[in-house]
Amino acid sequence: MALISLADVGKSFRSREGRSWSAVADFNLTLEDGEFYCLLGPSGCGKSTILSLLAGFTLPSAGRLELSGKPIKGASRDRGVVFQGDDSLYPWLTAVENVEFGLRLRGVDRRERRDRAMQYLELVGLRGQEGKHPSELSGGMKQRVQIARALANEPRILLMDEPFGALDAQTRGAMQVELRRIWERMKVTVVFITHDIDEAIVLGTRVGVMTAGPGGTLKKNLPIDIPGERTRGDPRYIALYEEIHALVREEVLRANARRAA
Ligand SMILES: Nc1ncnc2c1ncn2[C@@H]1O[C@H](COP(=O)(O)OP(=O)(O)OP(=O)(O)O)[C@@H](O)[C@H]1O
Repeated sequence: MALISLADVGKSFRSREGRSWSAVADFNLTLEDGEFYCLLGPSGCGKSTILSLLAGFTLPSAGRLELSGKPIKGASRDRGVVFQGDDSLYPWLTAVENVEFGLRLRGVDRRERRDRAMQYLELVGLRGQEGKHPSELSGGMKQRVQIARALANEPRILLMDEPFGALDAQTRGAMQVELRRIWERMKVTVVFITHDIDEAIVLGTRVGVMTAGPGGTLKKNLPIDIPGERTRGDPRYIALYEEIHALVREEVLRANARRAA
């Protein structure tokens, strides 16, 4: 059985004037345990909406959305979410207190939650920084705290919405290597939204490209069948890059044409 299955999933919103607005339509996808699935598409096509549906923050207006064969009815600890930027960290808590937060809510005792939080901070390379507040950490460090916090709840699925979008190129590259390493070690399933084709090919086991919105849907899935570390000069990398670039470009042009019409 698939870990996640979306069958003809649609999500519409209602505008203030009462008009219905389709964010995602007829979206079909199955994800197996252990995949690293990257979702690409033009701005506004509905990528974040898909992530939000998977997180259970919002419910579909049409179709079926299931986790291990059961409908997703709300948020749950089996799905950890990492957003772009650092807005979701509590500024008054230290790094380790931020990571512990979910464990504290669940009543995990003080000692165990500190041990577990430290273990995940170590995993993301932040040992020694645990006593710092978010304002004392760099952008990359704050993203690491977010990842550690999500992992501390031991989710089956990590949902990531452009988590490295705000980072400089060098930090971003380092974070990608780190995330791949964590994914290999933790055997967690990842759904990763990005605008960056390179990032998708370097990280993913499969890449999905969406059509332009409104009512974006899945246009094509491409397996990234490159074992080991992926180098940009590899002919397989180049061929995939060109194929995905052409698919995305077609949709960006379509989106621009719709906007101009
Ligand atoms: N809560 C909401 N209420 C009304 N409309 C919404 C809501 N959330 C998203 N939308 C609309 O749904 C469409 C898809 O938005 P979404 O954020 O999922 O796209 P995206 O592909 O993630 O965009 P970007 O790449 O720019 O972040 C957009 O037109 C957006 O305005």
